[in-house]
Amino acid sequence: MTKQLQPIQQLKGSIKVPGDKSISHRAVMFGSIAEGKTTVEGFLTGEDCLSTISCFKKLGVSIQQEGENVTVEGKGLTGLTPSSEDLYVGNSGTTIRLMLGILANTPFQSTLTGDESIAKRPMNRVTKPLKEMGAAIDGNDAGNKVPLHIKGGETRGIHYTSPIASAQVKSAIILAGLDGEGTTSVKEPFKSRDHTERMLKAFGVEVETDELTVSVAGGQKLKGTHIEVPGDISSAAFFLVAGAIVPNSEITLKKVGLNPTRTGILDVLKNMGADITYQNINETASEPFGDLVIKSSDLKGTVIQGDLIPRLIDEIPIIALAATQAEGKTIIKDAHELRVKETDRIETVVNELKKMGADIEATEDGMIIHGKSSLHGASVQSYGDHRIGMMLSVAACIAEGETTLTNSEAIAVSYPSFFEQLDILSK
Ligand SMILES: O=C(O)C1=C[C@@H](OP(=O)(O)O)[C@@H](O)[C@H](O)C1
Ligand SMILES: C=C(OP(=O)(O)O)C(=O)O
Repeated sequence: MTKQLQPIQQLKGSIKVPGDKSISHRAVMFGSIAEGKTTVEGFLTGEDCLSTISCFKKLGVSIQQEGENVTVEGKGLTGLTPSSEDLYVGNSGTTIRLMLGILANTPFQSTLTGDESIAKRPMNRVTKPLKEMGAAIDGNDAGNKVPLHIKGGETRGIHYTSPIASAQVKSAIILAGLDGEGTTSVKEPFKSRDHTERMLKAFGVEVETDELTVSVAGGQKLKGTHIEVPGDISSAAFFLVAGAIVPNSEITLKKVGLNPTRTGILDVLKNMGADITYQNINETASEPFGDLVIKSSDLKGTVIQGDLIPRLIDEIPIIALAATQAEGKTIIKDAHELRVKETDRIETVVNELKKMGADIEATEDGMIIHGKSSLHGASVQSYGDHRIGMMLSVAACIAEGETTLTNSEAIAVSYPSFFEQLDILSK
């Protein structure tokens, strides 16, 4: 699909961004391996989370989804049944990596596949430790790429030091450890998002966390529960930046998840001079949330690196756009992980923003941006990456002239109502 996008004078009003993608995936997965019923409210109906529902249905779980309400009839940790078809994860890295951890506990063979983007993404970060735990896994590129075949059943705990800060790696290993023999622990170089730890506790599992290490004892059971999903801060990020850079704007974003392992974008925008205020701070059973109000303001360049990176990894494309509108230089480093997301997000961000007139260059592990640049409309593409598509749509709001965005349909992966909500705010 191709979209013609026009500049926007101002953005005003209030919206509720859709449910958090990471939390929605986990609610369905943990509900599937719990005993008893799990109900989910505020579920993200984006394509990635629908892929998770479809895979767990194929594994014999009864799941009813009506819009943002989902009911899962849990089968217990060892109650999943073999699928007669391949488990197709679409575009979703979280689905395939966490599901591999769960399937390490099932004594039958499963085959996992995905779309063209998934076919390029590395899986050995998960398959290597899962093999050490006793799962039999093979696939393309010696088990690094889909299609992957996994047969599990008898896992034993490991103490794993992960070379990367990745919640997908941490979660896969912890999930595999739940039915394993002994204790399993994962240590990371920096703290990644902790939704798995928080939600497992809500399902009655004992999880120990100590700074950079998470551990679980094997042989624990999950008990079905109710999960309320807050709004996704990674989706809110597009409107936080839009509100900051489109002149005369004021946007209220309601019930946005404010888990500290995800709020790096708020720290960075504030540091750049953004005008953001918090209201109605509250908590679900396991996650904090609140309303965010953003008004347009002048921005200045900043440096983003180190332990901040995992706290805003998915927001770097939209932060790069904010940096093009900031006075001075912005440096983003230690973000090598961007090269193995839905696209190589260092290349795709730099290529497309350059076409619109940005002064931006790629580095090995990040980018350097000089602001402030006047952007102009251009013919750009998402490369099938939802976050690139949304970043370019926000860029089009401040560009002079018309922008043509191809492959805009990719946005439905995480934010099906994105253009509708942009329309509401621009009226
Ligand atoms: O665990 C999760 O839900 C996610 C973890 C992150 O990936 P990594 O674990 O690869 O850093 C993030 O980029 C992804 O969008 C969602
Ligand atoms: C990287 C992302 O997701 P995943 O790894 O689940 O495909 C994302 O949503 O930006």
